[in-house]
Amino acid sequence: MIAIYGYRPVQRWTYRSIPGPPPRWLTGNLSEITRLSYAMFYLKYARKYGKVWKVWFGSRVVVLVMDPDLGRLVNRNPNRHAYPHLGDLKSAADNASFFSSITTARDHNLHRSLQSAWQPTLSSASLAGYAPAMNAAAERLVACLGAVAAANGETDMLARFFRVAVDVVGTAVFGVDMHAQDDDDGPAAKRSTALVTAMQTLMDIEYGARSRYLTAGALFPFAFPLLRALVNIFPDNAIRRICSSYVILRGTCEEVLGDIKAKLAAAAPPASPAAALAGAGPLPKAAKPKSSGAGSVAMMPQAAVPDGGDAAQVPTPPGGFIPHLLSSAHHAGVRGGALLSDDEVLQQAMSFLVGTPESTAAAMSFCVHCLASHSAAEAALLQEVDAFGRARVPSAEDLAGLPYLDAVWTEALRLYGPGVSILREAAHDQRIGGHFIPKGTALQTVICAIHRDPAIWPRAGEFVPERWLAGHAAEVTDAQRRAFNPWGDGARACIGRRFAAEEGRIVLLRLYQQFTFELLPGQVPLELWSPFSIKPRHGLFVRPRVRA
Ligand code: HEM
Repeated sequence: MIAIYGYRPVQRWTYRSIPGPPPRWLTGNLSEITRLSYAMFYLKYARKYGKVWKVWFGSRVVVLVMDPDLGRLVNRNPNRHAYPHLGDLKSAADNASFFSSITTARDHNLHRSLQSAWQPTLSSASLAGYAPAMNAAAERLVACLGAVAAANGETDMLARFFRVAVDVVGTAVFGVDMHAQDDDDGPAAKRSTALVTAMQTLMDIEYGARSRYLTAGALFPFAFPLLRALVNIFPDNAIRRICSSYVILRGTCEEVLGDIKAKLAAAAPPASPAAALAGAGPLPKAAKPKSSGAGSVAMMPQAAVPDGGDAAQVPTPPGGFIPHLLSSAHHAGVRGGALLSDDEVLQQAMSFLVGTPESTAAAMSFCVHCLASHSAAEAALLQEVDAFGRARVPSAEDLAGLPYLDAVWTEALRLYGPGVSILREAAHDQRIGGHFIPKGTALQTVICAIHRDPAIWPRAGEFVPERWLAGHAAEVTDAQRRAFNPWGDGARACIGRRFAAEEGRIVLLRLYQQFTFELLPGQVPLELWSPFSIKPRHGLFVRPRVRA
């Protein structure tokens, strides 16, 4: 039985028309995926098996789509496919709260309800208010780099950007100073270092599947109840580290939530919790979220996808995310339209804190890498920065007047977009690229392969920011624009895209007002790695040079 199970004859038969790298007995393609990291594995075979091919994550088949048009069919499925995850291995009670976060919610209606709760915080009106916090975090970075440059030292920009992004989430979103960039030995700095390490551990180990339990879960999904019991009795090192990191992350968010609730309780009867906390004037009454309607598990049209959330135009003041969530209600069909529970609010806060700095930091690092290795692009950017003003502090609106900076950001996202793929679960039986895909199949539109496909992009592997400049000879075509999808697509597309773009561009602008960067030996070509999102494998090591 074990021998037959390892060959998975039923699944092989079901997906027989779809090509792919030959699977090994029992482990499928898992060992090669783990060795290369999954984005690198996809890129290795991207053009060998055509537009639709399959891989075996242990006993699970995942169908990969390498074509933007076919990808749109995949992305219309409303739910994200979930791999075996720490959340799966935890007790039923913990599971319930783990899957209450916007990123992990499996129920379509719950997800839409949470999406509505997040949207105001990421609307244009709210984003404009975050620029001062982003500038402040950038100024701390400039000060740190000034000290490094004065000593002719070198530094890891990936690690620095990660800390910038943590500080931005702290001040812009939670309204607290995370002290992530403090480089003294004080208690605040120690706590922030513990938090940063915990966040990185969670992203690296959990998704890198270095725990034997997670690997076993991928090979024997039916054994989850047994694994769940074993994991608590005989945790391996990876599980121990994941759990202690989770405790630190949760503890930080619980503390923030507790402080905010105490301040709200102490405030005089507020016009709205967010306004009371931020000391702002009364906010307009929150827009009542639209009901998703009972039983609307059907596929969601792409038009309904938020692009960062302007559906509800009520601005959240800086630091107002949690107070806003505390006063947000679910859609009528979800949990009886009740207010979000404290635990749901906590899960959203944890999601924001753990999920967003990694990809934003990676995107900023890739921009620095591309500029440092392309002197013409760097010179063009410096010219734009100088015309803007070397000492001028940018607002969110100013960014619209910096097209080359935007082109650098966008082209770096094309070449090195941290989001590897768009994960979906087939909501019903369907055909993709002529292949039959049964309901429940894990599907992925592989963004990194589409973004580097020479059939779509001229000079696909080169960094050419000019292709994003309006009117330039190299300007992208409509088809190329449609193939560009670093934020995902469909109902579960990235809700923080504009937040990330604002932060990334403000920080880069502030850096290039003061510095250029020299890559240390070994940084070209950059080794990529994707335990979760794509990032430089060993960091990005540079020597900052103060501009004359
Ligand atoms: C450069 C930085 C970022 C990149 C490349 C990125 C990319 C992505 C991608 C590819 C997805 C999956 C989309 C899909 O399945 O269709 C995603 C989801 C998500 N992103 Fe981002 N993201 C970035 C930064 C951020 C930031 C700063 C935030 C927070 C404000 C954020 C919040 C989210 C959330 C909440 C989801 C899950 C959405 C859902 O399931 O409905 N992201 N992101």
